[in-house]
Amino acid sequence: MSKTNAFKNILNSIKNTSPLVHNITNYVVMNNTANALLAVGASPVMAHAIEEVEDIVSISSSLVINMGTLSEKWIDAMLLAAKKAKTLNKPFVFDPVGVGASKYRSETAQRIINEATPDIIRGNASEIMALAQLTNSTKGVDSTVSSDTAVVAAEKLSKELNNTIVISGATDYIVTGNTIDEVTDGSALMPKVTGMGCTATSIIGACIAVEPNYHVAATVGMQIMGKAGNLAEKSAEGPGSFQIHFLDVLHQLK
Ligand SMILES: Nc1ncnc2c1ncn2[C@@H]1O[C@H](COP(=O)(O)OP(=O)(O)OP(=O)(O)O)[C@@H](O)[C@H]1O
Ligand SMILES: Cc1ncsc1CCO
Ligand SMILES: [Mg+2]
Repeated sequence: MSKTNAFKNILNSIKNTSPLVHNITNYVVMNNTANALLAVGASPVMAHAIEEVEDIVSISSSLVINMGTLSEKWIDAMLLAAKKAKTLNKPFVFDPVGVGASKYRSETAQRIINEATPDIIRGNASEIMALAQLTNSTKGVDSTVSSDTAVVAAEKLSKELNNTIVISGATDYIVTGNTIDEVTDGSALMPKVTGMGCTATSIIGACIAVEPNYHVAATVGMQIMGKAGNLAEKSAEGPGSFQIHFLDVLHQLK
């Protein structure tokens, strides 16, 4: 399948089938993420209660776990959901927000990866380097280094975990073993809006719901983000209006 075909096919499949994407995500971005999933044509559900996560995984087409605002009960729910997804062969995408910034975040990310290996992990350069235990350049949730710096870490991780690693940044890298794809679209306003990375992870969640090839799904997910970012920037006056335009162009993407 050519790259243009993959983009069109995945976008059309999302719009035609409106896959249910289960998100266990952080308080900061819940609303942005749900709106982005709706705009692209998917159907979001945000559910983190331990009492229901297994049921929600069972009816969903994919699972997205984002550890942006952690606490003990949420970690239990994340592990339960991730294991259920593995048991049912549902694709599972992980966003290790701020891994490396605290011992708690690093231990939690390792636990999730050890107990239920994600099919795709998407993080910024600092996060991917911290996960690969190469260096710790994490300040908080934003990266302190450019995405190219983390390609070696992503290759190492991808080979260890036998999955796909996405490094976001001015250039996005999608890494599966020795296969590396790049996406250079996007906007410098994107890192000025909170949760664009979290949105990218959930859009990948929508793509993996309709496309079984992890690498292709992750690449198209980042292409969708990049194209929408390019178009939104044209009519944006700053981060505030960018956010609104981003949802509009996401909805109009063909
Ligand atoms: N300088 C840039 N130019 C173009 N696009 C960018 C730039 N920086 C980030 N992006 C895009 O913004 C999106 C989010 O990536 P980023 O690396 O900022 O995520 P993040 O740090 O995890 O964000 P957050 O934690 O706030 O969700 C990606 O789609 C990425 O391609
Ligand atoms: C700012 C912030 N803090 C925890 S999660 C989050 C959203 C972007 O990752
Ligand atoms: Mg992030």
